[in-house]
Amino acid sequence: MAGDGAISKTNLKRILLVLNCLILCIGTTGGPLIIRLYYIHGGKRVWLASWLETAAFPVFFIPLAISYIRRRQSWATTTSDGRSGSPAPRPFRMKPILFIAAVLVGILSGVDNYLYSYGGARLPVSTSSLIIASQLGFTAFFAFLLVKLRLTPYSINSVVLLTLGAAVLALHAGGDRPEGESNRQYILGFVMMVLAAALYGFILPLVELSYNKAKQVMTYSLVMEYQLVMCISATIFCTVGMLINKDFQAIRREAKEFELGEFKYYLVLVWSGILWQCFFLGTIGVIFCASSLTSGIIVSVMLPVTEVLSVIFFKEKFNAEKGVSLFLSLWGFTSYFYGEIKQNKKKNQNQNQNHETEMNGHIIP
Ligand SMILES: Nc1ncnc2[nH]cnc12
Repeated sequence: MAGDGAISKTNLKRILLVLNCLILCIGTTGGPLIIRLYYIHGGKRVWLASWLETAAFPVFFIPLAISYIRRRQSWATTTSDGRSGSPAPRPFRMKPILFIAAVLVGILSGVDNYLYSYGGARLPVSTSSLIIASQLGFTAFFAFLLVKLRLTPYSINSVVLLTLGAAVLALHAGGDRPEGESNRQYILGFVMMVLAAALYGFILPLVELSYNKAKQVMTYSLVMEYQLVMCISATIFCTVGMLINKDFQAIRREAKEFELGEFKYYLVLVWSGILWQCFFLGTIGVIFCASSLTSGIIVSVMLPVTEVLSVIFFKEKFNAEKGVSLFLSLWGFTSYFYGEIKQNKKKNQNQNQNHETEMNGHIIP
């Protein structure tokens, strides 16, 4: 019976992992495509697009409520057995220090969402996705500074390749400039997208740093709480931007003028909120069930998919520079992940060896 329980627990974790992978795949390709759809057909509100990235945060209340109910049930069972005299579990367990960290990271995310949405308004999706590919390089760099990530020849190689990939695009900037857009607007969009990749590359290790300094055991539900607070503060930040820019008043007018019709305008807004939430929910889900490496792999693997879909749906040009940039990015990813896998293997081997030495020490005194 115990064995059955163990099997079903492993299966449950596998099912959860597959589910989160699917959610992440949908979010990482769907998010950039739907927001481009908004811009192409007459949407102009950058603050609104930024707001939509995190505005569907109430989604997080569903897994949090399930987790709370389960904790309460388990507490009620142990209490009625007389096995535990612990106080009833609280719906939110975050300590103040972690809460403050989540608020600060949320504000930075709000800034990042604005940079990303600004770039997305000016650039074709195929170009912006390739620029965002450089994010992995920035993450490695900032993780080295903030959480003392060890840089290996593989990760350094990948940083160089990913930077080169973005540089190839920059050299020929404007080659795929959308009709009616000035060169200045295009370049500004390009710079904003690079800044978004850099800032997001800074935010990820910052989140890891706050987990490390939390003085709390990070469980899945605690990570969800962190994400919830982060998304709420990013949404508040973007709401202020929308209020100052009078975006709320503009929504009805924009809906009336939207090329695909009013109903589809609101449909695009609702779906972008859902798809971006899939991106965030999938990312943390995969990190919890597997690792941040796996979540990075999925995002990278989906890059060519986004490229193909943007060429099919939006008839974007796929020129030689994009081909070279995509090749360099994929090479960079492969180098990075190969290095990571090799390092993890070595770590596991060392751990096993240490374990065996300890065991032998006990058996043969
Ligand atoms: N705001 C954002 N949303 C999605 N992906 C990103 N990459 C960098 N910034 C991003």
